[in-house]
Amino acid sequence: MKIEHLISQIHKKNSFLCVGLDTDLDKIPKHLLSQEDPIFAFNKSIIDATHEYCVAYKPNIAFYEAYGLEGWKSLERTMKYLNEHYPEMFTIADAKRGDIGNTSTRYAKAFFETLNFDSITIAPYMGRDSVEPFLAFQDKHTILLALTSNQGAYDFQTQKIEGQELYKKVLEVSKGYANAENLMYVVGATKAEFLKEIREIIPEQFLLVPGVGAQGGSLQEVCKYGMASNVGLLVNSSRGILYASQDEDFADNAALQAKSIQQDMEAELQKLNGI
Ligand SMILES: O=c1ccn([C@@H]2O[C@H](COP(=O)(O)O)[C@@H](O)[C@H]2O)c(=O)[nH]1
Repeated sequence: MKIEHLISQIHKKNSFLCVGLDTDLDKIPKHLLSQEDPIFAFNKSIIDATHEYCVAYKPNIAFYEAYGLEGWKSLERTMKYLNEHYPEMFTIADAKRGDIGNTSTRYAKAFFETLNFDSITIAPYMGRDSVEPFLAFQDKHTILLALTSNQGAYDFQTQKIEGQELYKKVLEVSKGYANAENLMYVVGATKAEFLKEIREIIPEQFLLVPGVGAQGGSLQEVCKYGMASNVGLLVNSSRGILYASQDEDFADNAALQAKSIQQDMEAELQKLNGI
């Protein structure tokens, strides 16, 4: 998907919400467990209920790999369903991959071609030759982990090397990679106060921002410091939407949660547009 298409969807829907599909058989409503593919049945209901309030879906691959071959089939069915019924949706494989170039190319083929995701999250630790194979795919997007939402982010990401924090080095250095226009970055909503300085390095690049909802990050703070003239934000919520109810009314409650976030986003977009 071209970035212009994503931006036009954001303005059309007044939303930059990404719904995280972190589907956990221990948390989905019990009545779905008798279905042939309970993970897909849950995802389909969530997608049908929330699609009007969001512009992206982000399956976290761990939740599918945890169930082996059956989990992978559920992921394939979910992607096929999204591509056939909601082709306008931006899709993110939250896989956090990255390896020597030869191997990264295979990961890129798996997620961009076989599963037809629009984007994938990548750990930057192995450097340029581990990231550029993903960037070589046209109209596909590589989302580098910059400053993550968890507490452990302070172990390495905020430590200084030669006077500069590691996450800033990731931003600066990756700007020089081949096809860097295909880069986006992960910045946790729990680190909103860092976004002002991040925007000085990457003023317009899109950010995937997880950590509102269950992790306690503030949408308003993220927008205050991180919104760019092209919006430049995809804010994710997974558990806060998926498990708003664990009863038969789960999809309706997921829709209510997604709608509530979308309405807050609409108010933020009105500020951007000076309304
Ligand atoms: O820094 C990061 C990077 C990725 N994530 C992922 O996002 C979702 C968040 O789920 P919630 O239930 O809304 O907390 C999940 O898939 C994480 O693995 C992140 O949280 N922080």
